[in-house]
Order: sequence, then C-alpha cells, then structure tokens
Amino acid sequence: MAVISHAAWCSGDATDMDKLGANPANSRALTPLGFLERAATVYGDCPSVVYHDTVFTWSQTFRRCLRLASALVSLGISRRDIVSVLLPNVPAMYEMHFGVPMSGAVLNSINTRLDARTVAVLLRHSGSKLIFVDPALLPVLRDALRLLPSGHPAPRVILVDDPHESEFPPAPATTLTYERLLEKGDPEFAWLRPASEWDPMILNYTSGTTSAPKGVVHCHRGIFLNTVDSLVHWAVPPRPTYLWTLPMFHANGWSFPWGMAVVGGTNVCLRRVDAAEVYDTIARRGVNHLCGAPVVLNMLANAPEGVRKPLPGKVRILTSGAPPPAAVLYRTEAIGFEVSHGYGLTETAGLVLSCAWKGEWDKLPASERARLKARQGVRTPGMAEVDIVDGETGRSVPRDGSSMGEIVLRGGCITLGYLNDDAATKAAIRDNGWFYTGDVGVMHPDGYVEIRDRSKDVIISGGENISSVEVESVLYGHPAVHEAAVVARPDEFWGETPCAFVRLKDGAPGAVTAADVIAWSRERMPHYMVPNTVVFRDGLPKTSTGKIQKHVLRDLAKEMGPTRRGTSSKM
Ligand SMILES: Nc1ncnc2c1ncn2[C@@H]1O[C@H](COP(=O)(O)OP(=O)(O)OP(=O)(O)O)[C@@H](O)[C@H]1O
Repeated sequence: MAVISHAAWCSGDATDMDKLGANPANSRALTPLGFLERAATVYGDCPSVVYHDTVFTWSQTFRRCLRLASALVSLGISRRDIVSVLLPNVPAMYEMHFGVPMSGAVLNSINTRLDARTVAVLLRHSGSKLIFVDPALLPVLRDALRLLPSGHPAPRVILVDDPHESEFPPAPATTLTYERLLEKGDPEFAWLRPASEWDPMILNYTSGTTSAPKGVVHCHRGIFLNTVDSLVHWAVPPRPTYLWTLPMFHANGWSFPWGMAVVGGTNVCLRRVDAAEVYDTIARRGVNHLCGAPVVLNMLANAPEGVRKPLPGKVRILTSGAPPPAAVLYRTEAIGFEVSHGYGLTETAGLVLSCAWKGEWDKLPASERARLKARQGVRTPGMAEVDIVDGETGRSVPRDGSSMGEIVLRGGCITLGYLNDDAATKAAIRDNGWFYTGDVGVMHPDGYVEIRDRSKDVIISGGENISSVEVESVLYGHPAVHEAAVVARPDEFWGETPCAFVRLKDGAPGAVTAADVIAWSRERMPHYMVPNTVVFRDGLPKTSTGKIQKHVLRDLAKEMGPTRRGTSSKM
C-alpha cells in the first residue's frame, strides 16, 4: 500500500484531483439492457411474463430476447436501423424492448390505434427496415404499406402469431412468424452493447394531441436513468405483480418494461383493457401494481357494481399522461386503490415530476388529499431541475400558486431531439439549456408544480387567462358528470369564453341541464371562469393514448359561432 507523506498530503500533490476522473472501468455505457441479464441470474425461475396460460420465467425471457436479437442480426439488421412494432400488450411486445436494441437497432413502437395513413407517414418518416405486427393489425399495416410512395423501400413484415386468439387463423407453414424467427435465433448470443451511452435506442412518436406526431429519439443513458428513477419515485418493491393496463407503445410504458426486470416483477399482459377484464385479472392474478392515464382511473371508478370486484389487497396505481381531476382521484381511492400521480412527456422518456407524498397529508380529509394529489409535484430524484418561466421575460414566476408560466426541465431523461426535424428540436431544447414543455403551470409556495393547461388550451377571456383544467376539475366534481372537457369558444365581446363538453354518467338522472351545470360552476369558481356554453355528448373524442382531443372540440366550438353579449346560455 502506498504511504503518503504528511507534507504531500497537505500540499495535495499526491491526490491531485485533476488527474482523477473517467477511466475504462467506470465508463461502461449505461444501458437498461443489462437489467435482463441480471434478472435471469437473480430471478431465473420466477415468472417474468404471463398471458392467458402462457408463463415465462426470467431465464426464458432472457434467452428469448437473445434469440430475437441474434435473429434480427442474421436478417441483416444492423446498428441504428429502425425496427418498428405494431403490437398490443402481448408477451412479444415486452420482449421487443430488450431484443430489438440488443441487436443494435432502434425500437420504434407504433401506436396501435392509428389509422393506415398515419402509420404510413411514420414508416416513411422513420425509414423503418422491419416491422413486427399483430394479426389484428395486419389489415391496417397492409393499407399503410400500399400508401407508401412508390420507390420507398417497404419494411419487411413479420407476423406475431397469437395462439390464444381463435379468431386469427394459423399462419401458413411458409410464413416467417415471430416464433419461427426465435427458433432460428441463438439463445447464447453475445448481445450488442452500445458503443456509447448516447447511442440512440428508442424512437417514439408523440401522441399528436396538439400537432402532427413528432419522432422523439432517446439514448441508452436517458432510458437507463428514467427506468431507475421511476422505480425510486414510485417506491416499487421487489417482485411486484404488474398489470399492463398502460399501452407499452405509450412512451415505452413509462419505462416499466425495463423496470420490471430490475425488480423481478411479473408482467401480466392484457390484449384489451376494459373494467371487467381489469378487475377480474387483478383478483385472479393478485395484481398489486398498474399504471394508466386518468381515463383508466375514471373507467375503474365508474364501473358498475356487478363489474367491480373486491381488491385482493393493496393495489397501487400510477397515473400520468393528462391532468387527473381531484374528483377522479378521490373516487378511485374511495374504492380502495392507492393512487400516485406523476407527469412526463414522450420527450422525457416517462415521468419526471411526481407528486411526492408527505406523511402529514395523511391526516387531511380525503377531498383535500385528492386536491393536493392532483398537483403534478416536484422533480423526480433523477432529474436535475424544473422551473416555471414567464413567456416574455424568461424569468422564474413567483412561487405564489397563481402566476402562470411555461414548465421547463433539465436532466438526463430529456430526449436527444426530434428525428429529421431540427427546427422542432431547436424550439424545444433552447440554447439556455432548458427543455420547453409547452405546458403552462404555476409553482406553489411549497415548491410543488401544478399544470394549468397546455399552452394551446389556455382560454383567454377579456384578457384573463382561464385554465381549462381548473374548470374541468370543478365539473368532474358534479355527481352526474362522467367526463368533461373545456375549450375556448369565440365571443364577440370577451374574445373567448369557456365552452364545456360533458358526458353524463350512465344512469345519471335524465333531468341534468346546461343550466344545472352552469349553476354548479357558479357556486364553485370565479364567474369569469364559468362556462358560457355546455354541450352534452355521448362520448368525447380521444387520442389513441386516451387524451381528450381538445382541438377537435375547439373546432366544434368554433363551428357553433361566436357567443354574443346577452345570448350566452349563462344568462
Ligand atoms: N400528470 C399530468 N398532468 C397533466 N398533464 C399531463 C400529465 N402528464 C402528461 N401530461 C400532458 O401530456 C403531455 C405529453 O403527452 P405525450 O408526450 O403523450 O404527447 P402529446 O403531447 O399528447 O402529443 P403532441 O406533442 O403530439 O401534441 C404533456 O406535455 C402534458 O400536457
């Protein structure tokens, strides 16, 4: 052992900090792919993926993913090639998250609810080389391939057969299906580690809520950080039973496909999500963790008595993706679920803010707890900074819970940028070192962020900014309201006024009128925020990730024509 003299110790010569730093032993690229190798060692015989009566163990999942990676390489797929998938939450979809990037390729999960035209746009934009497809989605893909411009090389198509679904006929013996591809693969394959942790690993298209979908690229490092961060902020214990209610295509299931390998969870796959199936699976499989957009919570909370089943124990739900109204959080917790709330974007690879819960809040009444929980919260431990800045001055807004500004973020989970779209990348990732989210929020005195709106959804009435989210949260509190969305309707005097689209609960007393809803609102919010117009509808238009399409409703409100002084339904 080297002995350091007292003089050298004091002068600092012998421990020159400048000479220490990155070295080959501490610079191995961060990647979430290694989690699977570890899971095969730690949890080898434990269930990894469950679907109907198919149960894989972690060592089987590891070997299946190695087979997939090696088979892709032998088909000619090489580093940075895009491999797309058009699959529901079936076991193959889970395996894609490891197997595809283990071949060096970039995984592109396509939203299964898109139409052929949009799928064609994405395939063309990404230059995808190969696509795995579910039998139910084959017709959409076939149409999409026909829509590719002549001369554009079509991706190779591989069908992922599903023996559990009798409606799909077995593929002809000559077709190269997913399982036949795996048979050709090498279960001992030396998977391709990224040369750098900044190498691209994932391409996700945004939901297209506000504009055409953008191709978000994430590297191994970003996904690694978000995965570990998500397990920490949700405090996921070892060996959870996790139900896949969140589509894995939605921002990679908020990084939980990789996260479940860290904690050796059992991934319970579901092809379709409805309240009966979810309650039944929770009871039958002993599910204790699931994720979903607020629309899923609403579905579970409003399920009729016969559909709802008693929960087998503590069941934790993580919600994100859209603002959860306090009333929906309240109802979901009232039937026994323990809800956590976080916020993120496709561009952040998953959740980057979470409403970190304080023990002292447990003592508060349930409605107050729900109100606090509806806030998006604080940065997750893995993120560096969050701020809310004034659009004009660029300065932080006061922490007063009312001054609105744009939410900006910094940290390792932020995207590398948008594929083939420098202008969009520059607009979002600015030279000042912040990522601009396009969401408008406030900072409360306790340092918790609350979203008020997406910038495009803010209603400006007589110079006042009205948060559609705030108005909606009051409407959700009405006992007969199932869903509500508030958008701007042109007004000759005020410029814009709030227009509410409301779906009433099934079996709600038929006599609820627009005047009732307006009266309810007047008692609970400043009068300038009260909707002038209330439109009842059987359903509200949603994006494929379950978000209400406000732009569609805005168009409808515009088509209704401007409200005039003295003619609004508020009068
Ligand atoms: N907890 C939350 N509360 C409120 N809004 C949320 C929450 N989590 C996510 N969001 C909303 O979802 C957005 C991110 O959604 P996503 O990345 O799926 O695509 P999108 O923004 O809906 O689509 P596009 O960018 O194509 O319009 C956020 O910018 C925010 O508006």
